[in-house]
Amino acid sequence: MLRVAVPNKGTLSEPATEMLREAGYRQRTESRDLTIIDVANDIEFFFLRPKDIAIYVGSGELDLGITGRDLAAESEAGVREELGLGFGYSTFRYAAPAGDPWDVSKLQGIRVATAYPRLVQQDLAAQGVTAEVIRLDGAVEISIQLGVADAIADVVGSGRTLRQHGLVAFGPTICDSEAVVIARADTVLSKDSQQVVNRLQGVVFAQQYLMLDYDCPRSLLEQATAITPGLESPTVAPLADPDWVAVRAMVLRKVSNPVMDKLHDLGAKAILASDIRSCRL
Ligand SMILES: Nc1ncnc2c1ncn2[C@@H]1O[C@H](COP(=O)(O)OP(=O)(O)OP(=O)(O)O)[C@@H](O)[C@H]1O
Ligand SMILES: O=P(O)(O)OC[C@H]1O[C@H](OP(=O)(O)OP(=O)(O)O)[C@H](O)[C@@H]1O
Ligand SMILES: [Mg+2]
Repeated sequence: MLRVAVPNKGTLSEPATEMLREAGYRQRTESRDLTIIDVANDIEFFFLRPKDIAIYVGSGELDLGITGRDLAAESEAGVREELGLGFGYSTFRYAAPAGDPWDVSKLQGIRVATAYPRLVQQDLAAQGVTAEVIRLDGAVEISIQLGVADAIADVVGSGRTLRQHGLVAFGPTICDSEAVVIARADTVLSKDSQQVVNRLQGVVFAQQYLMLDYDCPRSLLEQATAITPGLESPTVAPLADPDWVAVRAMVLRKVSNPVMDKLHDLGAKAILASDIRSCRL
């Protein structure tokens, strides 16, 4: 039976569970449950702290896990990223009180609080800076105000928490993160593990793409398919009127409106966008 780790709390927990459900896997209904067996798919899911997941997967106890890229890097647990899941986007940044012009060299000799001490030590070393890294578990943004640090390195999502505490981010991004599927670095994925990754990939693609259908004068087909090249190549079907064709192509959801505008301006008609539930490419 395959053993898969899912975040039990925090930002990634709900979307990870939702995505697994969408991929056809049984998930817990009781938030205190730590395991659940999906008999139909022969998988046991373990609901663990997101920070610990890379440790279980890196040690080989569990086959796959969903966690944050930043947490996986911090764990130094010997895991490999199999798939980005398209949620839990964040950056990991240095930040300090607004007003002063900060840069990384100014961290020399001062106190930097963080819940990700290894990432920070590594980054400081790479930048040739020596600072005192203060390890905290969370709510790091308040630590300067409370006098235990002079600067911080923390996860930034919307940036609201930094602003609320009068802090500004500075320096290059230490880590660009999103939720990822991880496996042990030194092993080849089993067929069963690969199937889980493929199913999740299908859901990620389905969330990122729309299916676009439109009718187009045959004379404009080349220009229209240049606007919607699809993944491989668009489907083109004849219509009853020999001067017109029907075109079907996948387009990235985030550009679908400008793409539809361009098709409309070109002379395409009956332009329809529909959701894709899941897919295998
Ligand atoms: N505000 C946010 N926006 C986007 N991603 C976030 C945000 N906060 C945390 N994350 C991401 O979620 C992952 C886990 O962080 P999270 O804060 O959920 O767990 P935790 O700090 O271990 O748990 P908790 O906050 O419950 O103590 C990390 O990869 C992090 O980058
Ligand atoms: O940029 P924002 O959208 O404001 O989000 C960033 C905040 O969210 C996370 O905190 P979380 O809620 O996980 O609490 P924690 O600090 O206790 O982990 C992160 O550690 C930041 O504090
Ligand atoms: Mg947190």
